[in-house]
Amino acid sequence: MDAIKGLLSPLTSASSNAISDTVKLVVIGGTVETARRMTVSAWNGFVDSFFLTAHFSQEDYPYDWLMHWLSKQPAWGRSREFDITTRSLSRHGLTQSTSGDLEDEEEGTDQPLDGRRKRKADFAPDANTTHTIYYRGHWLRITRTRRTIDWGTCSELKISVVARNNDILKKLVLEAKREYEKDAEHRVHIFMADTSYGCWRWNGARHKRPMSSIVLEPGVKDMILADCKDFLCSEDWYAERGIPFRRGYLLHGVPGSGKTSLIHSLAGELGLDIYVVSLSSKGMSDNMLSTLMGNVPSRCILLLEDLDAAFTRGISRDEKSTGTPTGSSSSSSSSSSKSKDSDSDDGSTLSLSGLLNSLDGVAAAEGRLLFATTNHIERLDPALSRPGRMDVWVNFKHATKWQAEGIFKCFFPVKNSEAASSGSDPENAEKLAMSKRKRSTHVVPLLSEEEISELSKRFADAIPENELSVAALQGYLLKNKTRPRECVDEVAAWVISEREMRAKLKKEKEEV
Ligand SMILES: Nc1ncnc2c1ncn2[C@@H]1O[C@H](COP(=O)(O)OP(=O)(O)OP(=O)(O)O)[C@@H](O)[C@H]1O
Repeated sequence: MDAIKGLLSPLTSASSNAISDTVKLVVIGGTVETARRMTVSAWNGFVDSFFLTAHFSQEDYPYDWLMHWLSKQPAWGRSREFDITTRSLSRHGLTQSTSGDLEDEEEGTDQPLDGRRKRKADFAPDANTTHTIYYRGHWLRITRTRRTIDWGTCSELKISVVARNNDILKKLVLEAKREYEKDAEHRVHIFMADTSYGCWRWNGARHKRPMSSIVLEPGVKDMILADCKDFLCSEDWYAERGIPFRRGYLLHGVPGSGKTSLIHSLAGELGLDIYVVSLSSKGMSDNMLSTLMGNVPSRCILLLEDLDAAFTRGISRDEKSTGTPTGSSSSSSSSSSKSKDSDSDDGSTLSLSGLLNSLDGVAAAEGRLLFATTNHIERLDPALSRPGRMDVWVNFKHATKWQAEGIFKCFFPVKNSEAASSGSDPENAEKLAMSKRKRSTHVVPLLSEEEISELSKRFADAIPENELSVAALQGYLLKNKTRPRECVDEVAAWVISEREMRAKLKKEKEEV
């Protein structure tokens, strides 16, 4: 018996040792884990009680300001995990590159090279990484996260800082806003209505188009610009009289006469974004339009393009609506039946009363400039174009001789103006002109002011009054952008060929 005990004793002492070791491990592990959890919760408690945290959603402007500001911070650019893209996916795309370009920077990015446009790659720190940036005596902890929403993913910025109050965050947002606006000074942001989700989608930022490049009859541009400026600073005036603070402009006339170009140019001049909605787009309905209108910011240009297309394609005419026309009922009722047929095709159930309610109902944003364009004003319902909805009407016609002369001058640089921009030294002027011409892919001969003036007059003489669109003249000048003299010599022949082509197209259309 003793012999058996002797044999088993090492085993029992070994198993009791193993059990006690296991218990020790469990106790130590549990203690460590509890300590870890306590530390984390203490840290979270510390963060909650001492850190101020602000959240910025991609759907709103402050996110763009901060992304733009961050893109200029070296710490943000030093991230070790990147998203690299050649596509500007959102508004902040304009300046988001953080650590340079894949191409040689000295050659300049986004410039055409041998006819090819160089692609610019943006480096954005990967989502879910936290960066610490020193700002005005405070350490900011910045995290970019992504969350899933109805129509895809949406980024969010979280900024935490140890501070007594939120002054530092206010300063940061203001500084970011100022810098963003300074950089965006030369661009106009375009947003398009997304009728699948009832939201606005950023569609790109375009360089501002100078007003001087739009050639309209004297006084027209100045009148519209002055009217817009006057409206934008008259909020109190409208409020005192109880008039809704909105203004509508109806630009109508022939295609290619500068309606859209003028709106883009005005947006640049007034520093406003453009929100474009096509009423005839698939899925457009009264509710959808009302939602979209409710989400338009107060200071912007709302552009309803090709208003007449909505009447012939998508819009349904509601007999009970206040806008039912009386005089033009025959043409409108035929378009009504046509449109009702098309409703079932493209899912568009927008009614005239729905459109009118969206334009001046409670959801319609105050302080917005509404621009509507149409090539067929006769198809518009009088209720839609009445004052209060469309306050200013501008008729865009075919090009006049005055416009032909103006557009010619816009195309060809004047030697003297180059000299003026480089001071009085003619050598410098020539160098500047040479470098400008080198940068361009084509060589434009520099002519004197007198010669340009004489050529533009001869060009205008050869253009028939009110027959061709400015877009057609621009097309001809584009083809001859390096041959100002030959362009004038050949313009009469071009006019004849244009007439022949249009007659042929008309005949073909009639035959069909
Ligand atoms: N008055 C103008 N001044 C300068 N450029 C013009 C003018 N009219 C047309 N153009 C040029 O013609 C092209 C077409 O112009 P735009 O799109 O503004 O015309 P539109 O009247 O809006 O045409 P549509 O009714 O077909 O939409 C643009 O490239 C623009 O530069």
